[in-house]
Parts: sequence; structure tokens; C-alpha cells
Amino acid sequence: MEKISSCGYEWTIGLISQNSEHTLDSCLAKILNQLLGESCVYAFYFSKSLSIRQTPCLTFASMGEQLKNEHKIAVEEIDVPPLLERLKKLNQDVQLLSLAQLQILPVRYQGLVLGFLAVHDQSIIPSSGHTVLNHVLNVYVHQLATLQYARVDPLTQLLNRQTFDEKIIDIVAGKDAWLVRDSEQKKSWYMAIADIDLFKHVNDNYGHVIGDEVILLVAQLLKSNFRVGDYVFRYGGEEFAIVFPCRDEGEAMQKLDSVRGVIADTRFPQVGNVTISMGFVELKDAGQVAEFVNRADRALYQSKQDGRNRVTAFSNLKDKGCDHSSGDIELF
Ligand SMILES: Nc1nc2c(ncn2[C@@H]2O[C@H](COP(=O)(O)OP(=O)(O)OP(=O)(O)O)[C@@H](O)[C@H]2O)c(=O)[nH]1
Repeated sequence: MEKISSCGYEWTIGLISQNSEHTLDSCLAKILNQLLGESCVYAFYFSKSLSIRQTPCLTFASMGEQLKNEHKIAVEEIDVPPLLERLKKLNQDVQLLSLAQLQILPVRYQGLVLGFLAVHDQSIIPSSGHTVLNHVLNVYVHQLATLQYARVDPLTQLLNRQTFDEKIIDIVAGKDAWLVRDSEQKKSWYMAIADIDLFKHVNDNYGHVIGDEVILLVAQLLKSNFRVGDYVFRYGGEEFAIVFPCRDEGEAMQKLDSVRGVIADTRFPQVGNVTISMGFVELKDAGQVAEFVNRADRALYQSKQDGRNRVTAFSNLKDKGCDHSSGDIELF
């Protein structure tokens, strides 16, 4: 326990100095290995969107080669929804739940159970060690929330432009651990840019405050019509970017077109009808973020040329031309 107390400070500093979700996960994994011992069999399940709408995913697990396979299976193949229901019913003071072969530590944020650490029974959590574990998990969750707030656009609460490049790079490199699961089902990633049509008229006719309200409502409609695991960004003033996995281009087109339809059918207070145009591209065959953006932008331009309120796939452009790439961010 002496050792744990002196490390607690270092672990806290280690976690709060991480500036990406990816390194934050690695840091937590290292701490758990130190805290529980290299031979411990554990798995960490968490809802990275910090929302109870998303079922916690297996974020990482202990990696020791010598681990017994059946123990690994016990922690990595938990039936999450019923366990979650059980954890939600626990009193807030309960820090450790013992189940058949497992010890479960719920991970809470603002009183909500967003995940848990599952430890195989034979890997003993040090006596009163779960207090330290709880502290470490708490610091992790708060650092994750801090990182996420710094990436959010204040008007719309969508992810901001700064996060966009980073997310695309992570996705193309397969680093997005909690969403990589989608690609296991043979899905590809697509990126769309959406732009509100004739938005200058909204500002000119109704003023910027109403203009901002239109941006906010479009943002809410986009967010609520994509899945929790999809990413919706405010890319610029009245421009949005969406990054989402789909089985194929046809499915991606259908998804985008149905959201376009929802927005076109919505009555905006004071303004009436508002439409958006979109262009999209599959995230493949390019080395730089700006190449993807350029392709989606050209498809968007085509939608505008064709009369607005429509979706165009980059692959359907007659002239795909060459990508311009000065000042681009290298993916690899
Ligand atoms: N209210 C408000 N307006 C913004 C914001 N960001 C950009 N704009 C305005 O959005 C308008 C964009 O106009 P344009 O790019 O000319 O295009 P458009 O009128 O939307 O026409 P198309 O894109 O061709 O359909 C400009 O008038 C900007 O001033 C913002 O955050 N709030």
C-alpha cells in the first residue's frame, strides 16, 4: 500500500499530462499493469463518447503471453448490457462487485456508469487497492472529458475543426480502438462535407443571430440522425463534416441522402425551409488529409452546380482531376 500511495501521485500526473485519447488509453493500460501486476487478467470497457447512449466497448485488455486463455475469454467476452443494468442499480458507494469469476469495478462520470474494469478472480486486486484503482479510473475519465471539451465547438457542441485532421489520421491509421470494431465487420470509412445552401440570404434577411440558430438546428439534426459512433464536426462557419463507417458507397449515399431529406423537411423557426448540399468520399487511396477534403469539396461543389439540396459522391464526378496538396498533413 506504501508503494501504491507514492505511485498514485505519479500516475495522476501521468494521466493528466496526456493530450490525446490514444495516449491516455496507453497510459491507463501501463498504470493498470503496474497496479495489478503483469500476470493480472483484466479488461477495460468504456463508452468513449461519455454518453450512456453508447454501450461500453472493450477498450483494451491485459496482454501477457502467459495468461490463461480461458481467463482472457472470461474478461473479454462479457455480455455487457445485463452487467451494465446490474451496475446501474448499485449504490454509488459500491466500488467493487464480485461475480462468478470476475471482480468488476464500475467507472462513473457525473453519477452515470459509463464503463467498468473487469478483473479475473484469480488476479487478486490488492486489499484496499480498489480505492487506488477507483482514483486512477476517475482521473482517466476526467482527463478524457477535459480532452473532449477542448475539441468541441461552443455554439453547436459538435467536434471542432482542430479535431478533424487528428480523427481522420487516427481512423485511416486504424488507431481508433473503440470504433475499429466496425471495420472488423468489413466496413469502410466515408467522409462527407455538408454546406447550408444560400446561407448568406438567411443572414441578410434575418440577421446573424437567427443565422446562428439555423446553424445550431442543422448541427442538432445532423448529430441526432447519425449514430453515436459516427463523428460530426463543425468544419467551418456553415460547413459540417461527417466521418462514418458503412458497408459500401451505396449505403453511405443512402444514409447521407436520408439526413439531407430530414433537414429539407424540417421547418426552421422564422426562416422556414433550409437545405444542405453534400459531397463525400471514401477514406482510401490518399496519403494526406487535405486530399480527402479536396475530393469531398469537389463533390460538394458539383452538388451546388447541380441545383443544391443534393448529395454527390466523389467517385461519380466525371472529372476527378488531380488532388492539390500544398501544406497538407502527412498521414504516414
Ligand atoms: N450567422 C452566421 N453566419 C456565418 C457564420 N459563418 C459564416 N457565415 C456566413 O455564411 C455565409 C456563407 O455564404 P456563401 O459562402 O457566400 O454561400 P451561401 O450563401 O451559403 O451560398 P451557397 O454555398 O452557394 O449555397 C456568409 O454570409 C458568412 O458570413 C456563422 O458562424 N454564423
